[in-house]
Amino acid sequence: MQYFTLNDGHRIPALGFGTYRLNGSAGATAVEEALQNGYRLVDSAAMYDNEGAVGYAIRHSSVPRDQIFVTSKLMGKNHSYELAIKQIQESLFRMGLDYLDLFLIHWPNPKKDDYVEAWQALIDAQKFGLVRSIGVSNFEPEHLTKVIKETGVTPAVNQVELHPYWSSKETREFDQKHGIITEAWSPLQRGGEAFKEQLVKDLAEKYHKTPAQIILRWEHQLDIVPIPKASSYAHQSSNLDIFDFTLTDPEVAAITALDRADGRRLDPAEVEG
Ligand SMILES: NC(=O)C1=CN([C@@H]2O[C@H](COP(=O)(O)OP(=O)(O)OC[C@H]3O[C@@H](n4cnc5c(N)ncnc54)[C@H](OP(=O)(O)O)[C@@H]3O)[C@@H](O)[C@H]2O)C=CC1
Ligand SMILES: O=C(O)C(=O)[C@@H](O)[C@H](O)C(=O)CO
Repeated sequence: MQYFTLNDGHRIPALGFGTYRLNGSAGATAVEEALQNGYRLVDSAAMYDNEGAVGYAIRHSSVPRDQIFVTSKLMGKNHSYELAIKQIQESLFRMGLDYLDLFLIHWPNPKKDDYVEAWQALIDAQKFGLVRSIGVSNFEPEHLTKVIKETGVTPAVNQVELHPYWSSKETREFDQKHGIITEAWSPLQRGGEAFKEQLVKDLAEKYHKTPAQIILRWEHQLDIVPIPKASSYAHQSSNLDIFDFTLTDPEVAAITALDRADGRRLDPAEVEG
């Protein structure tokens, strides 16, 4: 596994495993298999109702805890300082872990406008040793600017929607300029239309790879950390196999040009999550 270094000095795996809709014992099995397959980053959230299953898989894995980068996220209803600290304690308890590697504010909920208070709680949770690194998710440049200006602490990670139809250019560039690692959620556009793009199919044929591998490699070459979810062992393992080929710069630019004005599924200005 390759790694990037975060702005707080910790390391993050260059590719992770998404767990949305992996619940209960089947979810735990999928996470255990992903760890066996070689994944070292597991992305969960209180909203997914699977912190128990994810924690179980991590605790029962033959991979040592200190080699696994575990993420969870704060729910929108818990943005007040006190509720945020309580949720982090509860997330740790459900997972059966002593610390999390990364904890994110899941959505900014800008209409409620309480994300700076939530961010202050994450800053303190890091000081208390509950979490190693702290970051945000679905934050646009205006939200990032506000938390940085009001607390002086820059998030280590911003996890956003990012795939060939929505390359999050403005946010990616802001993140890069401020030393924030961008993670891509729905990096495979949930196995949707992007797989059928002629460009993606042609590149898959050229490099003897699958459309999913071409898209994940494109994200890797943009210095993004994709976190694909896959319930099947076959998809899990092929999604990891992207480190033995390189797209040319024009090929990277051509995939980036598939971006569409209506390519985004969820707008952070509207979602209350
Ligand atoms: N911060 C946020 O707001 C959000 C975070 N996330 C995080 O990002 C993760 C990934 O995003 P997600 O929305 O799940 O979507 P993904 O883009 O990861 O796509 C997952 C879908 O693609 C299929 N798939 C996976 N690999 C392949 C492959 N090689 N070939 C064909 N199909 C494949 C999976 O099928 P199968 O399972 O059958 O293998 C599944 O249906 C989530 O699980 C979650 O952890 C997601 C959304 C929002
Ligand atoms: O999966 C997540 O992290 C979410 O934030 C959800 O909103 C999810 O992606 C979803 O699709 C809800 O429709």
